[in-house]
Amino acid sequence: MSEEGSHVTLDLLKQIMDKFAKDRDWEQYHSPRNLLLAMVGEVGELSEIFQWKGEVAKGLPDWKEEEKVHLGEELSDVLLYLVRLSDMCGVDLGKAALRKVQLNAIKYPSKVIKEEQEVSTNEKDKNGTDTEVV
Ligand SMILES: Nc1ccn([C@H]2C[C@H](O)[C@@H](COP(=O)(O)OP(=O)(O)OP(=O)(O)O)O2)c(=O)n1
Repeated sequence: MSEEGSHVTLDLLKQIMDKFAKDRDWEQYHSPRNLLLAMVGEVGELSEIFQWKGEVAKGLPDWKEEEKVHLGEELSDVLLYLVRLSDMCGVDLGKAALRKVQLNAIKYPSKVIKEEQEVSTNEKDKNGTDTEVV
């Protein structure tokens, strides 16, 4: 099992969480509802790190190393519970996320795509394709 961050997949995390629960006989507690509540609790812990800080610069240049380590822990707790929750709901999270990304792109077209569509519409208008009267 690779421990390198850049090689971590959702599937690997899913397997690790499955083994973690099995080894402790905690599968009985990992119901969808319990996992959702646990995840929301961890989102609360994550929020506490940012609470009262005011706006924070990207990359967190002013944060101490230990604060960043703590942040990584809370982000991980949220991710791990999300992965486990998805698994216990029978949802393929990677597949669902890729589909959602595609839906987002259709709902919110990029500037480049909008410009291309405008050019294409103008071309059609010039050629009379869309304005043809029968
Ligand atoms: N029933 C449980 C309990 C814990 N975990 C795992 C998933 C999380 O990554 C982490 C959460 O552990 P804690 O509940 O101890 O939460 P924290 O690590 O945030 O500790 P604390 O709340 O004391 O800061 O452990 C789990 O899978 N199932």
